[in-house]
Amino acid sequence: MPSLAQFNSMAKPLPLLCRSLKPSISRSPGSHPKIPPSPSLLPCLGRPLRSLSNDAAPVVVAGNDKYGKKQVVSVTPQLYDFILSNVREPPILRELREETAAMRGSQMQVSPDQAQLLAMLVQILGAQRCIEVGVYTGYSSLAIALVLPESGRLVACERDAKCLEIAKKYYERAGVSHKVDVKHALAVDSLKALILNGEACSYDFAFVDAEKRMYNEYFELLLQLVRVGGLIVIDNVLWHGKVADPQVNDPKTISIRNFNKKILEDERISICMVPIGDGMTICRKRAQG
Ligand SMILES: C[S@@+](CC[C@H](N)C(=O)[O-])C[C@H]1O[C@@H](n2cnc3c(N)ncnc32)[C@H](O)[C@@H]1O
Repeated sequence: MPSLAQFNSMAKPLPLLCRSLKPSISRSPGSHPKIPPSPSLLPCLGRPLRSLSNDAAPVVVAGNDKYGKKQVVSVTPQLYDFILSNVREPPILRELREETAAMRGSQMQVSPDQAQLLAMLVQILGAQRCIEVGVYTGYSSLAIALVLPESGRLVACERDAKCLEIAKKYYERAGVSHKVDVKHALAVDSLKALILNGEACSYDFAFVDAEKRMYNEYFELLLQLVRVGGLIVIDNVLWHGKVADPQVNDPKTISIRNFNKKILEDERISICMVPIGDGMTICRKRAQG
């Protein structure tokens, strides 16, 4: 594991950094578990990037004239720690994160800054009706449920019963169980059932964080369920940076790459890709002209 100084010296030849930096972060006890600095967070915009400043400052300039000489911040371990130290994580979410940290698959959980963004979007929308696809132990769903009004409802879709037991325990402890409608089934089946139940165009917000090769199916079903002006947020759109590397062509990477291309061209939505965590794209459903 490189020290911060080593990390930054590695960071100087940025084309090399973009290809060689494997996720690795020093984790002090009690520090946040998810999303080490990823190559995906580095601005690999075409030609070489150059460091603007000294070793401690993670500011680089894109060397591609097409994008102008943009200053882009690369997320070093030090900067990521700073970002997380500026997250207001409710104690109950922290407890859930810490309980989950020892479990298999804990790296799947969204990071505290991602959860905060989801909660912020739900609040900005004034959302009443939400859907989550991929609950795991409930971190992101709890973050959403905590900010929903008392009359709000979150449909939480998950296929794994053991994970759901933990999620339900935390919904109880947080006093939000009455807002969460857990669907223990394959997510596609749960979403189709909502449509058959006449719930199309009735949801304000959806978050997608389950099987990567199913993203297109989830998206098409959710686009039916979300109202005009509602949001669909997709996680892992940068897929550890692999989407930007033409030499990586495993099925999940190809699937996410194709999905990103599809929604970029999809006139039914407005989109915004945000390099937070493993990358999230926020899609807003447009009125059909
Ligand atoms: C990345 S994790 C979700 C993490 C969660 N959003 C959080 O922040 O803690 C993905 C979850 O999706 C679930 N999953 C995968 N495929 C699914 C499917 N077809 N239907 C329902 N759940 C699925 C997995 O069991 C896993 O718990």
